[in-house]
Amino acid sequence: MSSVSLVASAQLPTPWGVFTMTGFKEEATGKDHVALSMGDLTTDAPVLARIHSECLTGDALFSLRCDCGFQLQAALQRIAKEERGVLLYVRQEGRGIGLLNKIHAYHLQDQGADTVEANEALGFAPDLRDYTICADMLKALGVKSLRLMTNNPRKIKAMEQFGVHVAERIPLEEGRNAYNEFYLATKAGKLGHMLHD
Ligand SMILES: Nc1nc2c(ncn2[C@@H]2O[C@H](COP(=O)(O)OP(=O)(O)OP(=O)(O)O)[C@@H](O)[C@H]2O)c(=O)[nH]1
Ligand SMILES: [Zn+2]
Repeated sequence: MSSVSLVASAQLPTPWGVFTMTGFKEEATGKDHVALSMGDLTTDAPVLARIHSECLTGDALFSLRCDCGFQLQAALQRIAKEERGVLLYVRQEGRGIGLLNKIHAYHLQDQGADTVEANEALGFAPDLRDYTICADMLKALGVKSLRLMTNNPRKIKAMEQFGVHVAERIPLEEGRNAYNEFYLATKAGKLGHMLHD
């Protein structure tokens, strides 16, 4: 059984092109998730894809603490340029701990903790995300294999584990700045992200 149900689709015009927006409901939690897609995803050619975890601060509020907003925009631009691909916008704010806990974590980081230490001080694992829903959203859209835009090896492993083949990884390094330098270094050093520098 699928962990999500496909609810509705509609057009979503953006500065880079017109996407199809498909809304999903997660059965276990009632949470809503969104896919933005372009072109025919059901053919055999691997689909350019991004699995984007919600980051209200970076995606909508222009935060420079992380790289999320920059990655979101770059991924949509790349998909639009190819006129084929899919971005999953998954409501796993703060790597699954939620917005308010992320603000608690940021407070600890303001006092010197890194992102992993802050999560642990709050009693959470460094990364609580479960990618089952992502694989099920892709399957519901008819996607069989991916060219996945990510620096996170756990996303690749999870897709393969849940039956979606990753034919290629495409690095997505965007928006490095003075405020997120330490955050990116911690991702590379403690979370295994494949980042240069
Ligand atoms: N708990 C916590 N979550 C954060 C923090 N900074 C960003 N996030 C969340 O991290 C998620 C994005 O994860 P990242 O580790 O930046 O990147 P990724 O998705 O694992 O990997 P990429 O595919 O390479 O982008 C979003 O849900 C953000 O809200 C933080 O300091 N603490
Ligand atoms: Zn972010």
